[in-house]
Order: sequence, then structure tokens, then C-alpha cells
Amino acid sequence: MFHITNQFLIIIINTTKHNNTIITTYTIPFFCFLVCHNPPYKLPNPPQQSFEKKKYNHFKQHGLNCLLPPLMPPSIAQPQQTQCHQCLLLLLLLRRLRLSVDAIAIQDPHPIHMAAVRPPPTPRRAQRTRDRHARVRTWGRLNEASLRRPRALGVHEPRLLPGGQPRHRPLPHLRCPRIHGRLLRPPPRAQVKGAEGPREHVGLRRRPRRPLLLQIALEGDPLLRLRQRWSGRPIVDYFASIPGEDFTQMGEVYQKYCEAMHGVSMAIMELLATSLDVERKCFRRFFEGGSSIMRLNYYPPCQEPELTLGTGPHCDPTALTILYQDHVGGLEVFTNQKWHSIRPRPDALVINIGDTFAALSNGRYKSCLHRAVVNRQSVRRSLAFSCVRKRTRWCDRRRGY
Ligand SMILES: O=C(O)CCC(=O)C(=O)O
Ligand SMILES: [Fe+2]
Repeated sequence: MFHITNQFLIIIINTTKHNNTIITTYTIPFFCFLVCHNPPYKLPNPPQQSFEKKKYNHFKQHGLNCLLPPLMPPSIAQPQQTQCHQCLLLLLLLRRLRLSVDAIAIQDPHPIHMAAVRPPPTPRRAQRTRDRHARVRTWGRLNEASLRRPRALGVHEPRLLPGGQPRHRPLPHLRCPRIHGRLLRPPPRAQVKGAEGPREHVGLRRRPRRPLLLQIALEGDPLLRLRQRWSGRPIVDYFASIPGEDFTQMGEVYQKYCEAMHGVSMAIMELLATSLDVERKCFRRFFEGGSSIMRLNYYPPCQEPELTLGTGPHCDPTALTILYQDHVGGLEVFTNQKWHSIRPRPDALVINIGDTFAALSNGRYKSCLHRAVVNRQSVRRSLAFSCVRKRTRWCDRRRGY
């Protein structure tokens, strides 16, 4: 019988670095999603190439074989890392969070079973969590209603009192793109007829297929705000200070990549503004001081791809995503009631409009429903860089994101 267990371990670490002269504090939340997948699922054959082989043996020995190998854009040379970044990263992250790991059961072939145990929350923290959940629930309902009405550019959203009660006061921009993300997706049952696609979407709700991927996301403001406040290369500093000096080179690559993608996304914002007949720099200004998210996706091969999805059908909640996929292929987009594969091209980036931009453009641009599928033979990797709106102090303080 097909049986799956699925556990998420979400790790957020906060770190500060003190410069010699300026004492600054910076926090990059670092999310690590481990999705365990438990059908009989085999490791690929040991690779022939020696560097890969070494890593393979290391992973096998440590049982952490699905963790992320270094993922580099092809145009940038891959640093010669011989140690296992992933084991190290994971353990560092866990230690940093003071999470005690309940169990890491290692099997061959894996999966990893891992349960992270937090100390019981203090009454104050528990209350805060309850408040947050209440707010999010209320938000969901309110947004659902408000999305039915057409809105002008510059979206207004209701403000909530701490207990989750709405205070009907419009705010100048989006507060909660994730919730928008959920609501702006096509209603799952409306499209069930025929194509595989809608069934997939419904399927996601009933969960016949579980996602299989390891994703590490770097989220923060790597480019602008910090450039002024820190050494100017926050991602490098981050890698060097948290996983350690050995990871500086890896950080350099991600730093360069993020900077390049930030430039591309701002240029696209200008084009989008022009196409919408609004002032050319208006979206650039809106997003320029904001955050970016960089996701490194790693999809292991799976012996039963028909039972698994790499990333389930979703619309990105962010404004714009610039995706670079390797040669393997697996990205699919849902249009005309069908899933269409997006053929990978080494010289092309895939640009997705996300829910935030769909809302900002008052629906003139639609966010795109997409997913990533896995295959039997090859590992697949992709890099997704997303633009997120500026965060206000209000958001940071009250909502924690
Ligand atoms: O890996 C892919 O091709 C898609 C990834 C994706 O959709 C995402 O990270 O949001
Ligand atoms: Fe996506």
C-alpha cells in the first residue's frame, strides 16, 4: 500500500554580525524546508565523477543523502567544496535555534525522519501565536470578500486590531501577499472537468501526491538596505559567519546571482509599468527598498514520480519570480486547462508574475499557476529569485513578517 509520511521542519535563524567599527545587527531568516517522502524510493546509482562520488559516499555514510548539493548557476564557476554543506548547515541551524532533535533515523535508502522539539511556549508566546492565527483567519475572510471587487492600482486592505478584529481603515499597499496568494488561485472545484491540471489542483487539497523537494530559501534584503549598513556584501558575510569561513565562496556566488537578478527584476518592473501606462518608475520605487527571496530548489529523482510532485501547483505570492532551471526540465505551467512543460533553455530565464503584482495591477496581469514535477532518472535543480514588497515597520512589528 502506498504510504507517505510528511514532516516539515522549518528553521528560522536570526544572526547578528558586529563589524569592527559600526555595530550593526542584521537578521536574515533562513528557511529550510525538509519534506520527507516515504514510499520505497531509491538512491540513484553512484555517480562516476569523483567529486560527486565523494559527496555521494559522504551523504550515504551520514544518511543525509537528499540534502542539497551546492547549486550554482552555470555561468559562475562552482567552488571546490568537498565537505557536506548540508549536514553542517542543518546542524548549525538546529543548534542556533536551540532545537533539540528528537530523532534522526537513517535508513538506506533514506528518508530522513526528523522531529524538532521546541521547548513549550511561554504563556505570552502562546497568546501571541493565538492572536496571529486569529488575525490570519480573519484576513483570509476579509480578503476573499475584498477581492471580488475591482480595485484601483494601489491596493487597500483592512487593518486589524490585535485581537483579530478588522478596523476598516485602508492601507496604502499590500499587507499579506501570502493570503492573497491563496485566494487568487483559481477556485479548485470550478475547473475540475477534463484536464489533468485541475485534478492536480484538487489533488493538492486531498493530498494524493506529496511534494518532494528540499528547498533552502534566503530571505531578506540582501541588496539595498544592508549594502548601506553592513559590509556591502551581506550574503557573503552571512555564509561566512553562520556556516563558517569555508562557505565564503559559496556566498560569493549567491551574492552575485542575487545582485544580478535584482537588476533584472527592476528592469522588468519598469517594462511592466510602461505596459500598464503608469509612471515608468512607480513599481521600481515600490519594490526597490524591499526584500528579495532566493530559493534554491533541489528535486531528488523519485522511483514513483506519478505519486509525487516536486512543487505542488501554486502561484507565487510574491510580485515577480525569476526562475533559472537546469537542463533536466520539470517546470509546468497551467494554461488553457492543461499543464504545459516549459522547456529548459540554458540561455533563458523564466519570469513569473506573482499574486502581489496581479493585485497591484488590479488583475490586468494574472499570476501564473505552475508546478514542478520530478522524474525517475535525474536530480533537478532550480533557482528562484523573487521580489517582495517593501516592509513597513508596522508589518514587522505586528505581524512578524
Ligand atoms: O523549480 C521550479 O521549476 C519551480 C519552483 C517554484 O515554482 C518556486 O520556487 O516558486
Ligand atoms: Fe513558484
